[in-house]
Amino acid sequence: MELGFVPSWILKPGVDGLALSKRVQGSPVRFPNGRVCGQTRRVRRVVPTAVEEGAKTEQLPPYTKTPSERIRNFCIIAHIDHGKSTLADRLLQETGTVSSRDLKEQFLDNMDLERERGITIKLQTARMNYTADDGEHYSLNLIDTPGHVDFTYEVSRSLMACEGALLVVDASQGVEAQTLANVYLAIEQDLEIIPVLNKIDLPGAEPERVRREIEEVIGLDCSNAIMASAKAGIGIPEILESVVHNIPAPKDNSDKPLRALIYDSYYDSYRGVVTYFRIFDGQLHEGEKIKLMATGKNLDADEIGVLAPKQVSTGLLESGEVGYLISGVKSVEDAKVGDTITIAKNGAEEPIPGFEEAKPMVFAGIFPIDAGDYPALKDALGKLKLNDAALSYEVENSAAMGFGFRCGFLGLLHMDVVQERLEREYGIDLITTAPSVVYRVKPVKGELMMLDNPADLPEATKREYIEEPYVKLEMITPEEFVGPLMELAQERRGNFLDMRYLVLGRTTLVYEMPLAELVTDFFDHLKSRSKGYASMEYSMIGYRQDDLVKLDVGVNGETIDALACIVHREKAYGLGAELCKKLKEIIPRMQFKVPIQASIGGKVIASQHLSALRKDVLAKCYGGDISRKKKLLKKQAEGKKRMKSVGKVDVPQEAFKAMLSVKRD
Ligand SMILES: Nc1nc2c(ncn2[C@@H]2O[C@H](COP(=O)(O)OP(=O)(O)OP(=O)(O)O)[C@@H](O)[C@H]2O)c(=O)[nH]1
Repeated sequence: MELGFVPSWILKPGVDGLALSKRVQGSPVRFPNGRVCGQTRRVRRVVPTAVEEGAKTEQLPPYTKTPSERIRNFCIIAHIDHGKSTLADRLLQETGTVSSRDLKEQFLDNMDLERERGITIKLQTARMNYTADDGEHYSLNLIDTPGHVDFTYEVSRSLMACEGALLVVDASQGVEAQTLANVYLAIEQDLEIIPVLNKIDLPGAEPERVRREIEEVIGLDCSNAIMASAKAGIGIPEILESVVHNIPAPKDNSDKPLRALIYDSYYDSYRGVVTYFRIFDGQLHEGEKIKLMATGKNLDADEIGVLAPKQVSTGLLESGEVGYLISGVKSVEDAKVGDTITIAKNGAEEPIPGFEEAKPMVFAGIFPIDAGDYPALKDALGKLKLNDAALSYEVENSAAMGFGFRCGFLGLLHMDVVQERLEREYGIDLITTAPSVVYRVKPVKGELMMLDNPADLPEATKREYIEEPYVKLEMITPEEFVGPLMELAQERRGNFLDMRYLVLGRTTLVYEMPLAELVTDFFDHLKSRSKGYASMEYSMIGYRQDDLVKLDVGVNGETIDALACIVHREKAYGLGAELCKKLKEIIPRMQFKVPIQASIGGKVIASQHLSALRKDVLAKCYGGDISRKKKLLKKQAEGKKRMKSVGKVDVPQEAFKAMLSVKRD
């Protein structure tokens, strides 16, 4: 074994992970920590930070494969909690990409909110250098995919950037709804799928049965499935070898004009928008003039490089590679996921197919509690939008609530995240109205219109019909909860489509259902009626006409437009009565009598009364304990903080969400 030293001229300090500033001729070298670097045609390699000047190296045999033959682009598909992040960490550790010391708990999920909620929202990519058993040195790009139904489009774009996927299934749980949805997306993209049965260290693991289940349900050959435990470090080398041998290398299309797919982008306040992309054809040089084909924007490729996993500039990226680009874009809206990057002059003629604008599915009004916070809210939404192309907002002027914004979200999780960030990061107290889907309404005069705010629905005499969005819903549940879940689906106007038995005593139920019934509290009910064991997934299937009406709510004689909702006529009476009852519990009593009424087209269908009360919070505080009095007054003030004054009545935030929690059967 020949030993050499790292010459000082190949090290360029100043970036995390030192980049080679000159090309290294001849064979690759291995550093004492196992990492390999060396010349590969024109692409510069990266030396890890741990390597110091003068460190001893081992001379390796020359490469026999071309650069693109040594690339593997893959992702991990898994249901929530089946161990995707733990496995990703293990792979990073095993390949020495991130040292155990640096390996913060779950490197790939690094947004605060994600960590708290234990879900992946933003994508991350990590490049790993790996010397396989065949002696070749590979670049393995692990592209993370978001794990929630709200982000299906992002999932499909990141899958498109890959040639293969690890399908991670918890061997003690089996296939779940989300596993199915994402694996079908991967099959559609023609990805090579490697089944990994995770958590085999658990006493309840039944890898053989789960293997059969994957074969039967998904139709995937599992004879080579890898038995693994991401937690205990079992099967990790086998996974890496399988990635190298089973996932195809990207096609070498270096001779064609540049086409690169943007699969993720985020806003950095210092460097502007950073886009992550995968090159399908041609190559991209730093400094080149480029064009985004969907938006038609011309830009300069100011900096390009690899994600190792921190960004390391390389000056050039070629066909098959994955990397990042900084190009002076100020908002992610100008560098959308799914767009194609090409060269500004004589670039590709056809973009990579499949680009879609992110379409908000769920809308809600967001109003500042204090009207004076309106400019701050506008500013905060603008800032969030820089980093979130899917978020839409426009000014809404509500008679009851004053000025605020009508915001569009991909789904309920997306809505919660935005609301929480506005409150937490920007310190604005908000009232959010109940979420609504987008209806299609045909007015008597005029064209079909899209309607995302129930308050804007034309009167019954001025409209011909209303159509609402429908989804196909797939639930997977242990058999004992089939009854309660079928009941739940029926209550929510679901039409039964199919039922299949899986292994481990589980069943899959398929329904079609109005999206409006799902975006309320369906998921919470699914979880509570199945003791947390059921999972669900849905996809849009189109619009259907139904007998829908607007339910108006009035408090103290004033109609509160922000409480209006569109519901099925048959359910309107029951819902109206429940809603009034609920609002009676939520709205604090005033010094006068307050009527609460629900109506359809001006006809009252349910009502309740709040009796008058003079609320003296200090009444029970006899004696002269001043600190106790202060405490009670403070508590009362805090209670008031999240209320909106409508006429003479204070309406608390919960009232606007009351529709979500009323009994809907
Ligand atoms: N016993 C055991 N536990 C594991 C294994 N892999 C992961 N876990 C645990 O399972 C839980 C979920 O793992 P994660 O890696 O966060 O799951 P995930 O799929 O990334 O979840 P999302 O980010 O929500 O999609 C954690 O508590 C892990 O410690 C394993 O092989 N064996």
